[in-house]
Amino acid sequence: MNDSIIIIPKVLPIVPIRNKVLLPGLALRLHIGRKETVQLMQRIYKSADNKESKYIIGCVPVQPPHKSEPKDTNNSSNIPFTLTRNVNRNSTPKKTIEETFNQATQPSDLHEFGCAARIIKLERTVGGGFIVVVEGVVRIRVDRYVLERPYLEAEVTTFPEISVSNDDQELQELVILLKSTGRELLALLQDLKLPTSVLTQLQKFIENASSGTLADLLISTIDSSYEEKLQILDAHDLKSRMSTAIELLTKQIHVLKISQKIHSTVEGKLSRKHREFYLRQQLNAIKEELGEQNDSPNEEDEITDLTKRIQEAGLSVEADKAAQRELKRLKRMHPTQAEYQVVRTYLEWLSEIPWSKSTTDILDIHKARQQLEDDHYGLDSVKKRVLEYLAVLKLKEDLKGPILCLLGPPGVGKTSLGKSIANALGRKFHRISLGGVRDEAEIRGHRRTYIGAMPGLIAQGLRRVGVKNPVFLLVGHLSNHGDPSAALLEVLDPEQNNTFNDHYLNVPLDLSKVLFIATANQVDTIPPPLLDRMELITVPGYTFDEKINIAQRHLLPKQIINHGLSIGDVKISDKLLLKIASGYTREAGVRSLEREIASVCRAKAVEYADAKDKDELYGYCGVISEEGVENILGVTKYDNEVAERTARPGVITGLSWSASGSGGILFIEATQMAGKGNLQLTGKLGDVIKESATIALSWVRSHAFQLGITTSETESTFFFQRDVHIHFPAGAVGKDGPSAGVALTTALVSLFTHRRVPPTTAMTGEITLRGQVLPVGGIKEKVIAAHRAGIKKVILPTRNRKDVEGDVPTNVKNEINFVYANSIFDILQAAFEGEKIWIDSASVVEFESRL
Ligand SMILES: Nc1ncnc2c1ncn2[C@@H]1O[C@H](COP(=O)(O)OP(=O)(O)OP(=O)(O)O)[C@@H](O)[C@H]1O
Repeated sequence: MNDSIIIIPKVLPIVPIRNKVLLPGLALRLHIGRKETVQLMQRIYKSADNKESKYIIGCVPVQPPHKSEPKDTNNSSNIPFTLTRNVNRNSTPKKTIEETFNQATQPSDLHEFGCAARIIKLERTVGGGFIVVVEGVVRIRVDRYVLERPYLEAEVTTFPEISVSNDDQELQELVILLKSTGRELLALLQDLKLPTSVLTQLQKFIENASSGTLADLLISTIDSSYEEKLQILDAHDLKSRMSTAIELLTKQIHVLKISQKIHSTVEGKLSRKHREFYLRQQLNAIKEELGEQNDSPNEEDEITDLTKRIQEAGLSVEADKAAQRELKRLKRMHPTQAEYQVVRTYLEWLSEIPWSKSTTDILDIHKARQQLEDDHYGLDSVKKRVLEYLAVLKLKEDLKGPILCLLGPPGVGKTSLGKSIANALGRKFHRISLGGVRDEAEIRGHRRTYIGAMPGLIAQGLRRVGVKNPVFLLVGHLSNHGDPSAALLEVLDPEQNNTFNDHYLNVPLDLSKVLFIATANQVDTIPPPLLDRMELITVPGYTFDEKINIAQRHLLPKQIINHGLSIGDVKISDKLLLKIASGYTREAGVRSLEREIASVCRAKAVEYADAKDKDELYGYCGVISEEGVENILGVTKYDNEVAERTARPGVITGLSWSASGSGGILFIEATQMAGKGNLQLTGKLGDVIKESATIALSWVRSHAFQLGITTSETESTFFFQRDVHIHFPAGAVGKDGPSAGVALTTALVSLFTHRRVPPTTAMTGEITLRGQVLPVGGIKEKVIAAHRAGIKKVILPTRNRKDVEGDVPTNVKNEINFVYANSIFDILQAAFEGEKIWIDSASVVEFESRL
């Protein structure tokens, strides 16, 4: 059992169960066949990504039939073993479900109490249903059904187990009585010669389990009726549960004693064959209760079923050949042979790959535009580029073209853009994460000769979506390491991906109808040959203004609905959203912002539910106050970095940018000490940035006299008697590129001349040895990041003016003072607030000529 804390939501999807009762701590295997519950399971299956255990459902028994109706005597009890009776395998619960396949369960058919359960296993069955293994977590009472279609959902109250207090004499006595009754039952079972492992397990439970759980467990162990089990389920009060359990156990012990007596007289007469039959029946029952039953009792049925599925799957010629060959082999094998399962799994895979199924494309540019607009705020240039791409797709009617690659920092909406594109085209969407893929086999599958071989991510994705023309979003590091990129090259190359070879399937797969979209955080992690086949669309980071709009229009409504509230139940003003975005998040995208908004909604959901419980909804107010934000989210995590700083000689605010489009500010610190003229650089720097530092120092040294650092042009002692150390904080993050040149030079001038540059002034630009300032990239992202950090003045190379005028959002432009520079002297003048700290002398020319 999983010991981690499981949070039970207030509203749970409800799965009606017939003739069975699930109790906390116990497992139950359910065959899901009814339409509405199948829909629920499909939703869980689709979104689960093999993490079913996160899903909590409410298992509520169907009311027992009216007393006059015949009682189902073949119901199986739920756990962990059925000890005292023969289970008739021919009347499996499946039958019960199938009988009621088309008949929707009404809330009025259901019992009041049930059990919240964790899904621990979820499998599809051949007939389109599911087999689900659930583990009971806590008793629940259904207070109100909030949804009836497509499946039931209800508001529930939970009854967690409480520990027995030492002061409660009556309860203490009940515990002792329950345990001793349990031991008596155990002793009887020992006489029945049950497997020792089962008995030891039961003994452990009797000694260690908490009293409430023990009562549940013992009742599920004995041959109690459906009504009796319901009685135990309803007994959320510990005392009444234990009394009922003791009563039922005593009755069972009595029955056992009598049947043992009969058994011992009959046993001598049982033939070996009968005895084996009897034991096998018991073994099957135990396995079924443990959810370990293999549902393949009849291999003939299975082969017929597989043959049918293969016929229906419309296999390609090669795949069909392989399937027929393997089917022949399968027929010759015995199901107990290990190879049998391998071949069967292979054939299942072949039958589930969508060889011929596809969705019809909707190539309506107007609709696509609408979809993109509805789903995303801003991102105008990205939307425009995507629409152009779709228009070409429509006109050319094939996908042979460059693969779109959305490039940008985390949380800027790349994945959700991919989803919108799929929606607009009417295609299915599947996300394939390439993070951590190190091996070609993960993409291409393992050859079947390996034990546990599986198809690769591409074939798995196709099976999951069930059509041959989905949108596949390839996310993450398109690793440069050896083979995976070679396999990806084949996947993404329209010229050869119609015969993609998955090693496991070992027949050519046609990927030419799949629309691949890649997303990446950094361009430099994409191997050049892959990059060559891609068309990069940069999704930049957002300004605060854009974030507030995104939050107000998309994130907040989404989170309100996700938390079971209605629009209007939570209201956050723009001012507070700005506070949340700037005080609690530091990111180019909006993912953390969405998380913080979710926290606010969660807190309001509790408040709302509380008010509702107390019938005081009139007093509930959805408007969040500034104080409310602090109460919910705590004190602000980030303060304005720049405002905190005081100006110091040698410290300059620079602007950084990563190829992913996330900009940022960084503080360059320079200091000097007695030494021998060495330059030391720290902060995980690349070669280019180190060279920039050397250039900066050389330029300062060569202009030392002019800048007033040395007293004469020829003085050489100044620099030879001191060491200079330059550090780029955030030492763990690698930095490179030439764009810190001007900031480095200014830092050194500031250090040697003891002049300060205000921390609200930031700069970027490359310098040459002659002091010229050259343009750099990423201006838009840098400026937006500077604005986010509270920078007031940005000094840039003159040749970057067009970037500011063309790309930077107007509100940012209005709030920042831009100064453009041609030479380092222009930079210094702007940095030192217009003060000209150097002397214009002919010697400059003379000095330069000597260089
Ligand atoms: N412009 C936007 N308009 C509306 N919602 C947005 C916008 N940008 C991002 N979002 C929302 O922000 C969340 C995170 O976006 P998404 O998961 O698409 O990020 P991503 O760029 O794919 O991140 P990663 O690189 O980490 O995968 C989603 O809920 C998305 O809907």
